[in-house]
Amino acid sequence: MATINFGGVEEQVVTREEFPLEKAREVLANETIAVIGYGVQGPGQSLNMRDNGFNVIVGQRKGKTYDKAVADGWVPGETLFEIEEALEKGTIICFLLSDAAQIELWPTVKAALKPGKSLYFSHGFGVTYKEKTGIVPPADVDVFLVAPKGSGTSLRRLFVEGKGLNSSFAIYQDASGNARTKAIAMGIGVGSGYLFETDFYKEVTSDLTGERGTLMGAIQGIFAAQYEVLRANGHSPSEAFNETVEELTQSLMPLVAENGMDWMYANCSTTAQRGALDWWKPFRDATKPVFEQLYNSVKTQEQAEISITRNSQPDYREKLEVELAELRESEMWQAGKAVRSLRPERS
Ligand SMILES: NC(=O)C1=CN([C@@H]2O[C@H](COP(=O)(O)OP(=O)(O)OC[C@H]3O[C@@H](n4cnc5c(N)ncnc54)[C@H](O)[C@@H]3O)[C@@H](O)[C@H]2O)C=CC1
Ligand SMILES: CC(=O)[C@](C)(O)C(=O)O
Ligand SMILES: [Mg+2]
Ligand SMILES: [Mg+2]
Repeated sequence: MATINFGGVEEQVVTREEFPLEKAREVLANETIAVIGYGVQGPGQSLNMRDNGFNVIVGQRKGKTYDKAVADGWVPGETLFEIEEALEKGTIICFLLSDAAQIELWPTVKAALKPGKSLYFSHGFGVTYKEKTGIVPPADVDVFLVAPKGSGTSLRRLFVEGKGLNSSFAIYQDASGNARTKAIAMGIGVGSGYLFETDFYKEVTSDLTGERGTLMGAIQGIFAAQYEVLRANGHSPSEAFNETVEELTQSLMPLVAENGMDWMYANCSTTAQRGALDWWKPFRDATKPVFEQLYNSVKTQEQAEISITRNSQPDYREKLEVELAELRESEMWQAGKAVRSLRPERS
């Protein structure tokens, strides 16, 4: 573990320098890693591990995603199986179905968890909300998680570019005495940048907050609010979209990613800096009560309940698609589509 000072707080993290890929390969040399589910995290993690030289198989029910796995080079009967068969062959079971689907498949997974096997998650959800999910692992298996802090799509793209996403890891149950080393080796194997340690409860609580908050929910809400105000005051869609989204994603966020908020500010006009410095606190104060409400709703398990009930309905995919289409077809994102088509690199 390396001790790193995060803004005045010292934390222990695992880096690729101290836990190199060769070490991860050694730790997992005798394991068959079965990735169950080939949705978003499944492809990212399994392909990265395969390219990193691990012994990986995929378990996926037949259908469109199974065909995608074949197209990605997984070979039926050799490295690609029906879920039950992959569960049988795997020694580390990566449970990468959607959190709601994990409930339905749990009895099958549990039956395959022979003593000595490991159960791997990428979210603390199933185990933390065990009263709702029924996911209670047998005592004689290791249970741990590695949660990449980003989409499986980015996990794969960054890996291909020689970069990586950071991940958290956590141990829920250490039956073998070696769970921690295995978890870290998996974290390195899936292509993480650095790994920070957490527990299942903290992982799911922060993750549900983040995705409902600044990462996905709040950001769309703030975009929509500003766009609507600009449009109501006679600005064109082109102007409103550029001043709300395009400039942020194309110009300013890359600067924040590179060197922090003050660096982005420093690369803007003094006029902009004056305004931004005056306005960020009112925005913080206006939204903080909503974030507190959100955190509380996660803590009371209301968010877990909603997620399970809504995503367990047989027609949940169709219903999600209707809501996604509503976003896609809104004027703001239709304007965005036109703006994207005009990016110079695309013409
Ligand atoms: N999407 C992401 O990038 C991230 C996901 N995670 C976590 O990783 C885990 C996997 O999430 P995703 O990749 O988003 O999952 P997903 O929603 O893409 O679904 C994964 C797979 O589940 C299969 N599936 C769905 N219902 C099924 C059922 N009843 N029986 C059998 N298979 C079924 C689908 O065919 C699909 O291959 C979750 O715990 C999630 O919270 C963590 C970090 C980011
Ligand atoms: C991509 C990610 O880490 C999220 C937003 O938490 C998720 O997809 O659940
Ligand atoms: Mg999440
Ligand atoms: Mg997340």
